[in-house]
Amino acid sequence: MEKILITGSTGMLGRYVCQFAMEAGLNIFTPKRDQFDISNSSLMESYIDNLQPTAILHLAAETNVDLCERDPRHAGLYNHIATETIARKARQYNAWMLYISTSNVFGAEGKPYYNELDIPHSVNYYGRSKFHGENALRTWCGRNSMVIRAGWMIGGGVQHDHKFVGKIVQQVRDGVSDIRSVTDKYGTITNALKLARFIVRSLEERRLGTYHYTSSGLVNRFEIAREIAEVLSFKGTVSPVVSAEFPLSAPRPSFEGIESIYLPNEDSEWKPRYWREDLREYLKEFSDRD
Ligand SMILES: NC(=O)C1=CN([C@@H]2O[C@H](COP(=O)(O)OP(=O)(O)OC[C@H]3O[C@@H](n4cnc5c(N)ncnc54)[C@H](OP(=O)(O)O)[C@@H]3O)[C@@H](O)[C@H]2O)C=CC1
Ligand SMILES: Cc1cn([C@H]2C[C@H](O)[C@@H](COP(=O)(O)OP(=O)(O)O[C@H]3O[C@@H](C)C(=O)[C@@H](O)[C@H]3O)O2)c(=O)[nH]c1=O
Repeated sequence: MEKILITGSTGMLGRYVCQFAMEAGLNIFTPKRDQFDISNSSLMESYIDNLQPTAILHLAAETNVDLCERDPRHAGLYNHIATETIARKARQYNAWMLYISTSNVFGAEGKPYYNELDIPHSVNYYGRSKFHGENALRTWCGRNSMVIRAGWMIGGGVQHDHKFVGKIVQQVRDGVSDIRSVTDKYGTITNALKLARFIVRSLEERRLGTYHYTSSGLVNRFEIAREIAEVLSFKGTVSPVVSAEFPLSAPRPSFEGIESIYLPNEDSEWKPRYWREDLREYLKEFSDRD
C-alpha cells in the first residue's frame, strides 16, 4: 500500500500539496516538528524507519534567506544535511523522493534566465544550501527522485503568505500612503497552488529528473507591487526604489529568472501561464475576502 511522507506540510506550499493529495485519495503522513525535526537526524531516521514510506515529498526547509546568510551552519543543517539524511532513507526503502529547490541556486552569472542545463552558482548561503540539498538527493537516490526548482513563490493567502506578495498586501491593508518597491531585482514567480497540482501529478507518475517550474515572463519586484496595488484598488502610491534602500543580510541576485526546457508541453490545470495571469489568479484569495 502507498505511504506518502510529506515534510513541511504546514508551509506555504505544503498546505496546497496536502489538500490536493487528499483530494486524490492518497495515503499521506504529515508529521509536525515534534515528530520530524529537520535539525534532528536521529528523530527523522526513526520516523522513516517506522513508517517505511513508498514516496517522500520533502518540502520543509529554512526559507529565511537572511537568517541563512547570518548563520551558514544553520542553513547547511536544515537545507543540506537534513535532505541528505532523508535521501539516504529514501534509498534504503526504495521510496521515490521529491525535493523542492529554488531559483536562488542561480544568479552569480548575471544572465536574465537560467534553464535546466545551466550549472548553478548562487550569490547567497540559502541558495548554496539548497543546491547542496539537490546534490545530496542526486547522490543517494538519483535514479528514483525529482527536483523541482521554483521561482519567487506566491501562495498561502492571508494567513500563510510570509513572502513579498504577503508583505505588500499587508501594507495595502494597513492603509500606508506609499509602498516602496525595488526595480533592480528581477525573477520569475511560481504560483504555489498550481505547483502543488504539478507535484501531485508528478508523484502519481513517478516523474524523474530536474525541472524548472515558473510562470513565464521576467518581472521585477516593483512591477509585482504595482499589479497588486491595481488589483486591490490601492489608494496610495507605489514608488520605485533601488535595493540599496532595503538593506538585507543576504545578497539577492539582480536576475534569477528560471525557465524550463523539459516541462511537459501539455495544456493542463497545473500549467504555469504568464506571470500577470498567475499573480491575478492568486490575488483572488485576498480580494474575495473583503
Ligand atoms: N517561499 C519561496 O519563495 C520559495 C520556496 N522554495 C522552496 O519550497 C519549499 C517550500 O517552501 P515554503 O512552503 O515557502 O516554506 P515555508 O517557510 O512556508 O514553510 C516551511 C515549512 O518547513 C517546516 N519546517 C521549518 N523548520 C522545520 C524544522 N526544524 N523541522 C520540521 N519542519 C520544519 C515548517 O514547519 P512549521 O510550520 O513548524 O514552521 C513549514 O512547514 C522549500 O523547500 C523552499 O526552500 C523554493 C522557491 C521559492
Ligand atoms: C517588504 C518589501 C520588500 N521589498 C523587496 C526587497 C527584497 O528584494 C525583496 C524581499 O522579498 P522576500 O522576502 O519575498 O524575498 P526573499 O526572501 O528573497 O524570497 C526568496 O525566498 C526564498 C525562500 C526563495 O527560495 C527565493 O526564490 C525567493 O522567493 O522584496 C520591496 O521592494 N518592498 C517592500 O516593501
